[in-house]
Amino acid sequence: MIKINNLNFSYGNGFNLNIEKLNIKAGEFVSIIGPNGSGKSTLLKILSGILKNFNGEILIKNKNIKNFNYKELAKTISIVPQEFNTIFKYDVESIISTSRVPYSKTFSFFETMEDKKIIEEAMKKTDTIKYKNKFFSNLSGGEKQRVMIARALAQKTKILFLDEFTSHLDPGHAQSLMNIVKENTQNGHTVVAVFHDINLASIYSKRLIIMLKGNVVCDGSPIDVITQENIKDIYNLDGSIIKHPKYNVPQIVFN
Ligand SMILES: Nc1ncnc2c1ncn2[C@@H]1O[C@H](COP(=O)(O)OP(=O)(O)OP(=O)(O)O)[C@@H](O)[C@H]1O
Repeated sequence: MIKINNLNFSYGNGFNLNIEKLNIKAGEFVSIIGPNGSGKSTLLKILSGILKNFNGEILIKNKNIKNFNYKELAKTISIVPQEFNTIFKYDVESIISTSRVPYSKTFSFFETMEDKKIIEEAMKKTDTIKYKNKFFSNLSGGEKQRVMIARALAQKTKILFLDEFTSHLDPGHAQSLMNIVKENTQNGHTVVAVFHDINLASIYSKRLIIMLKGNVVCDGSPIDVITQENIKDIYNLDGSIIKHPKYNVPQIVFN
């Protein structure tokens, strides 16, 4: 579904991202973890077509990302970015409805009955329907995050990129949205999610990637990746690793 070959990117300020080879299959739920500034968001921005000035090759469904037009890319990939605070001065429903623009057959956008149904379903799933007439800018951080997730879900893409999408969510909403995202992968959707919550990543993803200084330094199952050595060396974290009582996957507790 996603193939990276010899990827190299630089902002021109000393930070370099280098990934020789990385393949992500359809239906995978891959979590990317790593310390601040290691290049996780940069990678998602490159993979979603936001940052275009890179060397190397990115294939999405075997087609070079540089050969996608705007509509085609927007029908293939959706992203929940890490920051979205100042972007929108509209009501929630209007913001979510922008996700349907790529599907519009006319030059101006008129919602079809199907669009309306998809938007409503996304609002119900994310528990945002109660805010539909509120201004986005007047919502709390977690409420905004749920609206952005609704917008990505309503975009109905086969690939979903999530950048710390649970960071503002209360535990109940975090769990229910993780379950929704996981459900999507069972329908063949591909999810690549950046997390600082390693425990959540360990429960929900069969594959974890650690980034450090612009490189992929670990790629494997939670049990292979979340090791005592890695948490000390990569995060400089004084923690212990215990087993999740239900799923048997590693979980980190602070010492
Ligand atoms: N627009 C930009 N212009 C210049 N440098 C940038 C820009 N965005 C990010 N950087 C730098 O690139 C590096 C990687 O940033 P990135 O946001 O990808 O890291 P991250 O792993 O997602 O970090 P975090 O966990 O803190 O969100 C950092 O050193 C950052 O300062």
